[in-house]
Parts: sequence; C-alpha cells; structure tokens
Amino acid sequence: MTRDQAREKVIFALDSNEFAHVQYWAETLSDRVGMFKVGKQLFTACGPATVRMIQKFGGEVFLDLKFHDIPNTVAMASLEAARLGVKLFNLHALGGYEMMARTVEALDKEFKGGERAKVLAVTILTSSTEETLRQVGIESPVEEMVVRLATLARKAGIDGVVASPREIPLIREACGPDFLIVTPGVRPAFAALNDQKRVMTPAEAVRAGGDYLVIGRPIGDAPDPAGAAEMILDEIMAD
Ligand SMILES: O=C(O)c1cc(=O)[nH]c(=O)n1[C@@H]1O[C@H](COP(=O)(O)O)[C@@H](O)[C@H]1O
Repeated sequence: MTRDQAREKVIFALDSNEFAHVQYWAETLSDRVGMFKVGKQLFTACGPATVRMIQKFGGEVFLDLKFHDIPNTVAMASLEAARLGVKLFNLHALGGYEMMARTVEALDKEFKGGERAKVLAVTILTSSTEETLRQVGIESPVEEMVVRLATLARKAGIDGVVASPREIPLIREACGPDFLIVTPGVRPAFAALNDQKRVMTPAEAVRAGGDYLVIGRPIGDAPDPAGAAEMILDEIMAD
C-alpha cells in the first residue's frame, strides 16, 4: 500500500472545543490524514464554521453527530448535514428502520441521484460491552447485534456502518464488499486504550478490510501529533 492510500484511510477525530486548536490540527495534519471528523463536542462549541474552515484548507469532513430521534427530525437534520457539503455523516441504527429509510429518501429527493454525503449507521459503540447492553435490556451478544443492525441499515438504503474493527469480517459477510465500514476503536501499539473496549491496531483494522479508521487521542494527545500520524501511516504501509 502506498503512503497516499494509507493516508486516505485515516480520519482524525477533532475532539476539542477550541476553534484555534482545531485550526492548528487541520494545518499540521492535512497532508497526513485523509479526512477530519467533527463530532458533538466541537460542533456544539464552535458550530458549522468548523466544517467551513476545514473545507477552506481543502479537507474532507465526517460530521459525527450520531442522530437518533423521530424519523422526520433525523431526516431533516440529515438534509442540513448533507447541505454543509460533508463527505460522511452518521445516525444511530438503533433509531430503527423507518428513521433510516426516511433519511435516505429525503437525501435522494434533494440530491436527485447526484453526488451527496454518504450516510453511516452506528451499530454498537466501541466503548460498549455485553454488560452495557444488558443494562439497557439487550440480551443478545454484541456481535449478533452489530450484524443485525448493519443488515437493517443496508436494507434501509444506508451507505455503510461505524463499528469496531473486530466486527469487520462479520459485517462484510452479511452486507457485501460495497458497504462502507468505518472503524473507531483503533489503537496503535504506542497508545493507551482510554475508554475504548473492542479495539485493534491500525494495520490489523486495514488488513481486516476497514474502509476508514477513525483515530483521535492516539494522535491528538501525542506530544508530537504529526509524528504520531506518521508512525500510524508507516505501520499501515509496512503491513
Ligand atoms: O461514530 C464514531 O465516530 C464513533 C463510534 C464508536 O462506536 N466509537 C467511537 O469511538 N466513535 C468516535 O471515534 C472517536 C474515537 O476517538 P479516540 O478513542 O480518541 O481514538 C471519538 O470521537 C468517538 O466519538
């Protein structure tokens, strides 16, 4: 794999509440990662201006707001996400079939089959375990739930899923080669686990067939973020 192919796969999570900090990251990392993820913390603190700032640098954006609400509210919020010109955005598959199908229908109506943001469904969060699911009344094993939710999302016309890298083979088998798989819960050998539970290294996640890897703290908390991103690219390329 070339450096460019490895770089395209890495999405850096801009998990901060400071516009200036994020601008520094975008400048420093723009030729070391393929996309920037704007999540709930940053979007709540600084709003759509962050998306525009990244786009000004020529960067692509994954808007990670994990919508989960009644179908109409999610469909309307999704239209606004897509109108920002982001490359990816997401919702929770646990919101159900109708919520997902109504969203895809609204996007198709607006973009009339032309290029539009891809919608991802979050399956089971990478910080969750069987115990987390039991606490909210879900008795099925994590892997069974992930495959069930990915299959439901695909049926609703969703473009792909966010899932732990450990579940990639099961999702590929159930949903086919064209379904996007985006995997957080990625931890290079040099980094701490933090609150992530179902993890793999970047090279393992790519080898397993992940389309994109979401990586935050292993780069952002490193004393030298650019160096950490380079180490991750080297690790992916060496595999
Ligand atoms: O949708 C996501 O991006 C996401 C889904 C998931 O299941 N787990 C997960 O960690 N994420 C996000 O991925 C990023 C992971 O960051 P780090 O744990 O710092 O690498 C965070 O911004 C999370 O919000």
